[in-house]
Amino acid sequence: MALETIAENRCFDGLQGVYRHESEACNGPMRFALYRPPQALAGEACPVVTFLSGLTCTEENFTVKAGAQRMAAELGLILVAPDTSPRNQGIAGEDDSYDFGSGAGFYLDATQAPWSKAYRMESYLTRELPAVLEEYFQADWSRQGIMGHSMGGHGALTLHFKNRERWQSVSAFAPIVAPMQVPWGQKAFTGYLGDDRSTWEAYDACALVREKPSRAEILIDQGTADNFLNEQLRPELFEQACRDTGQPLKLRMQEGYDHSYFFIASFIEDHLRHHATALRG
Ligand SMILES: N[C@@H](CCC(=O)N[C@@H](CSC=O)C(=O)NCC(=O)O)C(=O)O
Repeated sequence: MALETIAENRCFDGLQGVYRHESEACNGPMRFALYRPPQALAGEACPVVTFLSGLTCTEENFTVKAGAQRMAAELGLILVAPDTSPRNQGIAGEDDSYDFGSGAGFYLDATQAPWSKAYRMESYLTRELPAVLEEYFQADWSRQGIMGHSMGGHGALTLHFKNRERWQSVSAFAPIVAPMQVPWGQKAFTGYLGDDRSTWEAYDACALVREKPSRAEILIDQGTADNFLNEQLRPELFEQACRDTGQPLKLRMQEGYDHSYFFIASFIEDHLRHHATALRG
């Protein structure tokens, strides 16, 4: 599969790139950002951490706002930041709302027409993107972690539970943990998966942890001044599910922090250290 380089910039003696390739799962071109630390440029097989962004984001938000590269360079971590949905599918309503359609792929495989022709982010992230990455970049693909923010936190948790051999470490900033019980998730799942709620459970972190907890300790940071905390995020539901099933969880309520990338930038170092420690070879 061909890979097109959109941009490459030197950053903390590593290289921040943005790339594009054709995606069958997403029915068109997809972009991703990838940071290679100096160790990787020198030929070392470095571990890889994927960051999944939230509603309205592209591969750019994390790359330019989180300030992750300095610590990734120090720790020798490769960072991958995919886009959050397919783009330009010509589906009616695709660009009409911030929480459904473009920029809101919810890291699942849609089963409902017309979305099912392209909105297949789970297949994209578990099959197609890994094949592209492994073809074009040197890394230690046996050591990988996943993290994300909000909708991306939901993606990181659910993809970890369903692919724990691939992504051995996991963390999240202000994740949607119980999409079946909150308006963002209910809207997305109805549109992408249909009315049969039994099909939703495969994409609900609370349901997945109750089905089979993982051995990894999950790090979650959540701001107490986050506007979405009580209606959309509800970390207490995941905390209870983890307690009930013995899932190791470090949930940190961060006083006064909101939902923004200023919050992410404030704690990204802890998250990268969490992954580096868990993935140490
Ligand atoms: N109504 C707002 C909501 C968009 C928003 O807050 N997006 C967050 C993620 S929310 C959960 O997935 C985000 O990361 N925004 C991008 C950023 O750079 O801050 C709106 O439409 O703005």
